[in-house]
Amino acid sequence: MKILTAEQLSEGDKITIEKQQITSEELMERAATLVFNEINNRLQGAPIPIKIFCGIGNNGGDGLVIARHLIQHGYHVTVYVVNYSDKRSDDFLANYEKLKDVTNDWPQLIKSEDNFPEINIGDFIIDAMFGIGLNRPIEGWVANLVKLINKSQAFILAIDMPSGLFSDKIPAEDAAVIEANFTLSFQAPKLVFFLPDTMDYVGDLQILDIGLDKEFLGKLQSGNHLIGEEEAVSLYKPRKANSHKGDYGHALIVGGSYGKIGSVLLTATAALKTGSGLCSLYIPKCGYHAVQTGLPEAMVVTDVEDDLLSGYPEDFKADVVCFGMGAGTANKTREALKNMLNTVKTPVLIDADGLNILSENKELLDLLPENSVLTPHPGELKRLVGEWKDDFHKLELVRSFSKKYKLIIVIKGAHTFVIDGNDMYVNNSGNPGMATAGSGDVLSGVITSFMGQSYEPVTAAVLGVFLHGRAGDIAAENLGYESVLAGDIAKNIGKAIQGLFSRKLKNSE
Ligand SMILES: NC(=O)C1=CN([C@@H]2O[C@H](COP(=O)(O)OP(=O)(O)OC[C@H]3O[C@@H](n4cnc5c(N)ncnc54)[C@H](OP(=O)(O)O)[C@@H]3O)[C@@H](O)[C@H]2O)[C@@H](O)CC1
Ligand SMILES: [K+]
Repeated sequence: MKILTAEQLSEGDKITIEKQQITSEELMERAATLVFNEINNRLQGAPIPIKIFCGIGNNGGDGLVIARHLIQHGYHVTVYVVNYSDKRSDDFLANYEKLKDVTNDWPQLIKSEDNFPEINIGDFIIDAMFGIGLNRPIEGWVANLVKLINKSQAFILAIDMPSGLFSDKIPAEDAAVIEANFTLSFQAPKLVFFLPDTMDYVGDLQILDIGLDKEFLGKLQSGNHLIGEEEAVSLYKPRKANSHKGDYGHALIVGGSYGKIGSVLLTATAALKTGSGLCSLYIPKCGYHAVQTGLPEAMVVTDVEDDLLSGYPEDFKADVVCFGMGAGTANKTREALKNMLNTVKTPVLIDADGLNILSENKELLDLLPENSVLTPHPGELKRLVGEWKDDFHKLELVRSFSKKYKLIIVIKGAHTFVIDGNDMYVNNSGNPGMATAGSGDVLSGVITSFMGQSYEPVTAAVLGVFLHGRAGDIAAENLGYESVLAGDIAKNIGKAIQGLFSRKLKNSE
């Protein structure tokens, strides 16, 4: 699904009105009715106090339409008009009039702090103050109203955007922004819904297809994509009946040091669970028995050193190599990475200490084969690209780094981002239970495996990140967030892939 900006959506709005020969009021009715249906499905007529805070633009207009439908269905609704300006939009005014047909309770006007209503913890708040038309921070008494709503601990549903949130920049630290429990947003997700700086404002998210013109949306230049199951299914290639292990790649996992052999074991397990035909490990001698016992399916080659890596088996034939988990950053290990990069000419994956070595020896970046995949967490990323001011700045830095070295960067986080030059893929699977030791080692194994199975590196990264998250979701359903271990994520990769396989089968029927 494309991630769009406020400008793109407003343009889509205009083109849709032209092409479908409808009025903007009809489009508003369509969008807001979808919101009403969602609320009605969940509340099922519950007699809770619903307080709708409407702005005076079209986001407020949506709020008025929602209010009309809720009142018609017998809900207990109070409507407030947050009168931050006298420039009421036409569709707001039209729906303000229509409200008269269904109630004698006129909306209460809020013009200053004096008009603030009481908000109780059991209220259901609908935030329809500002949507994609926000063009400056919320100030004065309106900011105080936003803060009052946030403090109330009432359930807050935001319409289209939490009020105060811009679609293309990060609000200041003390800015007034609605902290929604749930956001129902129109047509396309906005990037701020997924950034660490702003995702907490959004709460749970659902995108409503309001039927904007498909041709316009299809042609829109947006390199930003949200990756959910549908997208992952389209990337996944099921196995052929007539195939053998040689068709699914030989992955070589290079890493580990004394006390950190578990990391490579997790990576190799994940690679095999993702379908690698063969998997070998190149590790220091101290890990030999642990790996041979822990993962009998894998083959092991050891370094001359006991406790760390110092070299690379230059004549080893592998389809893909990944380097770094548990490796440490000793001088000898830096030489090992250098040897590997001087030997391997196809895309590799670098993780963990491999990334730390690269940060300290930037000249090695030039040796990385084009389209290699780096999988930093935020700390590792900072060491690679430098400090950033906010998340948009971070994405800019990573984009230019990706272009400069022709690399694919996987920024790990609550929503993992895959950046390949101008293209950006935001993952939508996973859960907080996956914030656990070794989770990244498993991810490296999944992506490496797909790279070895002849997926394009960027596809391997995008699909790998999605499946890793899905496997974590399946693990969390069974175990609870706190008890998910990295090994549980690896164990559930099969079920996650099965899910894609079944969906693909269903799509083809
Ligand atoms: N596009 C679509 O597909 C569809 C969109 N729909 C809905 O329309 C919504 C967008 O509506 P909108 O354009 O009227 O803007 P909205 O967010 O209501 O803001 C109102 C006005 O507030 C003003 N203003 C801005 N910042 C301010 C501030 N800090 N403090 C004070 N004032 C401020 C600014 O006017 P200004 O004062 O700058 O002239 C602005 O115009 C969208 O989110 C969705 O809910 C659906 O109905 C149908 C399909
Ligand atoms: K809103």
